[in-house]
Amino acid sequence: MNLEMFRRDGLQKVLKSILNCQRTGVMGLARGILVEFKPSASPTLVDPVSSPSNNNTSDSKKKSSEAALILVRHGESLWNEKNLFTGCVDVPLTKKGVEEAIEAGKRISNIPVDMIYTSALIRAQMTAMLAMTQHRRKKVPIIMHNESEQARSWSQIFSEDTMKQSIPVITAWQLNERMYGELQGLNKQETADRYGKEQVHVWRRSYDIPPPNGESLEMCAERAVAYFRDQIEPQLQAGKNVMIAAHGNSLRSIIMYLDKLTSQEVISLELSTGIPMLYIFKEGKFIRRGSPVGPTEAGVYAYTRTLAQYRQKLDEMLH
Ligand SMILES: O=C(O)[C@H](O)COP(=O)(O)O
Repeated sequence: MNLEMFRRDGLQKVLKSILNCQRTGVMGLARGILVEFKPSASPTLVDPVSSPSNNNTSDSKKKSSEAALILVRHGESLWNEKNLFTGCVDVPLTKKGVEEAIEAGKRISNIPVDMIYTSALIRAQMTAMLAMTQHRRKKVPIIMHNESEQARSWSQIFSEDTMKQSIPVITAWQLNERMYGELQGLNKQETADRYGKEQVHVWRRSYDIPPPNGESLEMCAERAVAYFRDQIEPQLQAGKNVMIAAHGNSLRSIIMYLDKLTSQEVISLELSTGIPMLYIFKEGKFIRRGSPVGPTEAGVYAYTRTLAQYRQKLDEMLH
């Protein structure tokens, strides 16, 4: 097997020819340097530390009894700082937003993360990457590129060990902030002066009334919650610990689903930038274990036994 074969036949074909040569022991070589990706799914990574029961291969197939779900709104963005309606405009974090993302990482540094989902917008992706610089497990978050066959094949990783030290990051437009239509780029105060405070409050915080040519929270929920249910919840059911870095409204709609809030209750839900929230997914149910109201270590996470065991294994592994 040589580089020419890779160039000519592409990785998948070469891998298949290797896997068919089991008797020659090439299989061992294959396992050593190649990790086959299934185009539809992200690579499955199981962190031997993340689920205490996963201390041997036979256990690694067992679904763990619970999984952690971390939600975090992006840190302050440059347009948050200017008090502009942002929506789906793709602006980066401010220096303060960077600091908030790093602080968020400190708060989740002892909580297992096997997969990360972000929106397609840079402020959410920056928040996730910066937060993970603080994680004690020191795994490397890697943005998966599945937008084309070439993107997939050119971003492949050829080492199983390296894969085990990585966390797949899946970006999804469905997790984007609600599209604020003709308000995007307008100053929130000027908009209130122009259209009236009450009208702006209706556009910002009603459930089913969209801003001019924009999305209502209900419309945002239709895409964000559908994506959560179809793509993220199955990973939690498989025992994967997940972090979602997204936006004020796309996360409000997901929390409405998790906490079974009514359209009236969700109106008063506000999320601070860069404050992580923790849920435990257990037996098909979501239990909130921390609130953005109490941004202190104790206030945000009431540890479960599994999380305490994970932290203990981290302590052992790192000392
Ligand atoms: O998109 C924006 O302007 C903010 O991220 C959220 O705005 P809102 O708090 O007014 O919904």
